[in-house]
Amino acid sequence: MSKLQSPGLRLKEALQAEKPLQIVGAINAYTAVMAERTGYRALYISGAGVANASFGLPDLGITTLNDVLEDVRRITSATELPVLVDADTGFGSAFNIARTIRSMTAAGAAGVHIEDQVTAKRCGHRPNKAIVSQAEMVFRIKAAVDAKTDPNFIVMARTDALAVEGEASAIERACACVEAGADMIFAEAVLELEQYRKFADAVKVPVLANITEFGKTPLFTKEELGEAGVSMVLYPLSAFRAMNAAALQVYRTIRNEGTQANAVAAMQTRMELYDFLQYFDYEKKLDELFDMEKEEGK
Ligand SMILES: C[C@](O)(C(=O)O)[C@H](CC(=O)O)C(=O)O
Ligand SMILES: [Mg+2]
Repeated sequence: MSKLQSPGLRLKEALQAEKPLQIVGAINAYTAVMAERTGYRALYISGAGVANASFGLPDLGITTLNDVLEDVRRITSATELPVLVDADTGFGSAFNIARTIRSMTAAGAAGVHIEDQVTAKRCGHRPNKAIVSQAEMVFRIKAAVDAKTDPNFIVMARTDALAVEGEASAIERACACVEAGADMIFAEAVLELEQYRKFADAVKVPVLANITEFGKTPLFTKEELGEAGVSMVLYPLSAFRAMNAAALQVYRTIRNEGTQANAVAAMQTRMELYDFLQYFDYEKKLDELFDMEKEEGK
């Protein structure tokens, strides 16, 4: 897969190559490098992740388009993999959504998902979510699709309606979004495998299952999800949650014990870090350039 190809097309190719396609969240450029080297075919930039990790804020629609774009540029610069980006509610009305699509494309994203929550959104797995009307959601999707500058850029419609209005309404919304041009569907906070099957059969476009931890959806396996008709399995914050627990442990150890000695075993070594970053190739290049200078200076 060449980076010269459209990122949207690369995501579509990944979907062909792996069924269901596992998509992992990368909280920053370095974890994107590690995920790529581990063999994943697609990455995710989580809205919660940008808010939590980059700004120390909760996932309540506080971050802006530019906040997310900054992370998208950093991550797409560091990886060859196609990146799906969480665009929350699209960051405004029709013209703002158009700007979101154009800016995300320019930043190298393969696609975005836009959801039907109200602007003052919440995490999809928390209570008291509120959603806009189906007509308003269809309007969001139409605005997004109309703004595509790359026909392969992916507009994924996320519906949070299951928890608010129930299964029939959520499936109806998903179908209306596909009718409006959505390329894929993100069914949020699904409770049973059978519900994924119903979504997949009804929408006839690829369906994503969000297998986030400590949420409403059980930790279904990719085999179970594949059998239920799911095309993409998302692990948005798994590595981030583990990194946070590890960091906290290290901070506590150093504070309590006056040395990090007991925490070193849990750390990635300098050599492992350098290996992922191809540090030695860079160093060799620098040596070559430096030698050239010495030659020229003779
Ligand atoms: C997928 C999600 O939108 C995200 O921002 O990563 C979140 C994940 C989470 O809070 O666990 C969501 O499901 O709303
Ligand atoms: Mg989100």
